[in-house]
Amino acid sequence: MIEVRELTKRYGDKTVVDHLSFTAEPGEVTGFLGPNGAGKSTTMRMIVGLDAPTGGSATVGGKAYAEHAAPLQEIGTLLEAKSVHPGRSARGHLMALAHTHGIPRRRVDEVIELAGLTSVAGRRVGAFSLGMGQRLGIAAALLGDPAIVMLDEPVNGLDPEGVLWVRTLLRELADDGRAVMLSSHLMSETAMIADHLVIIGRGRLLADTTVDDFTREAGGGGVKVRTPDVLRLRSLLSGPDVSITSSSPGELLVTGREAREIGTIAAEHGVVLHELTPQAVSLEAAFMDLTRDAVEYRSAPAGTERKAA
Ligand SMILES: Nc1ncnc2c1ncn2[C@@H]1O[C@H](COP(=O)(O)OP(=O)(O)OP(=O)(O)O)[C@@H](O)[C@H]1O
Repeated sequence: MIEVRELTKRYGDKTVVDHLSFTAEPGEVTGFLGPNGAGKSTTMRMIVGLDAPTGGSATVGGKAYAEHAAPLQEIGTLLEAKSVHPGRSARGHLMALAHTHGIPRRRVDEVIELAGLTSVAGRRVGAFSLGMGQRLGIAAALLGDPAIVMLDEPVNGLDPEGVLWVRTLLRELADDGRAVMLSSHLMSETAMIADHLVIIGRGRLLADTTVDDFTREAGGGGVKVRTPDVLRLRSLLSGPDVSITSSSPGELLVTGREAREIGTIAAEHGVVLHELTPQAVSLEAAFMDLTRDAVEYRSAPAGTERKAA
């Protein structure tokens, strides 16, 4: 488990992490979300002792990172600023790490295979694509078979197959009982991976919730339905907690009923559906709503970046 209590970091007179408290529990994937500059990397760096907190504490498995005799076996991390010697092969890099941490050689081959790097394990890391570098970083994080895995933007630079691989891998790691934490600034991507969400803005906690609750509150279960029989479907779906609006002919936005329920009712009454789409996009909108006041950089109308007031 990762436990963060009242964690605070100041650089000069700027507070970048502000009395932040949350936990990342075993058996769960915790999505750590926030806009650019929210303080995610700084928090993660403090968790593994790379930055010293100005106040508060962070523990992994009940102790400060530095107090662990074999930290790589306790927590595996992928942080953005990783230093890999470009002249070394992927296998050479992992071997060196394993050697200095008393990890057996066969574990290196295991993580190479797990990360899908077998065919390029002998290649110089300097020639790796961004995606291959991410896979190598994840392989290194798993080297010590840690109880806790913490990854900063792990899907950055990965192609769709790579994103799916990360998603499946993190799910498996959590299902095995590990505490998994990943940072991202992409709400919809994170919602597909995580169980638990910790959302921050300007270093402060904005929400500590589950993906299910966030989704329910964000979308209210909105489902877009297209049918040639709008009037009939409307009357079949109506009910006390159901709201149905129509933005164009043949199209309804239904809240208060799930897609599965709508599909079943339509089928039972022989109503043809041309589309049945849960409105996942509202997740991103809810995230932007929540973090609006906490965005440090946003596009000005002319497209130039400026500091928000
Ligand atoms: N060493 C430092 N000195 C001064 N300010 C810093 C330092 N490191 C980070 N910051 C500032 O702290 C704030 C938080 O940065 P951090 O990298 O933790 O955010 P983040 O949420 O990880 O952002 P991103 O999604 O862009 O990676 C930023 O305003 C950044 O400029």
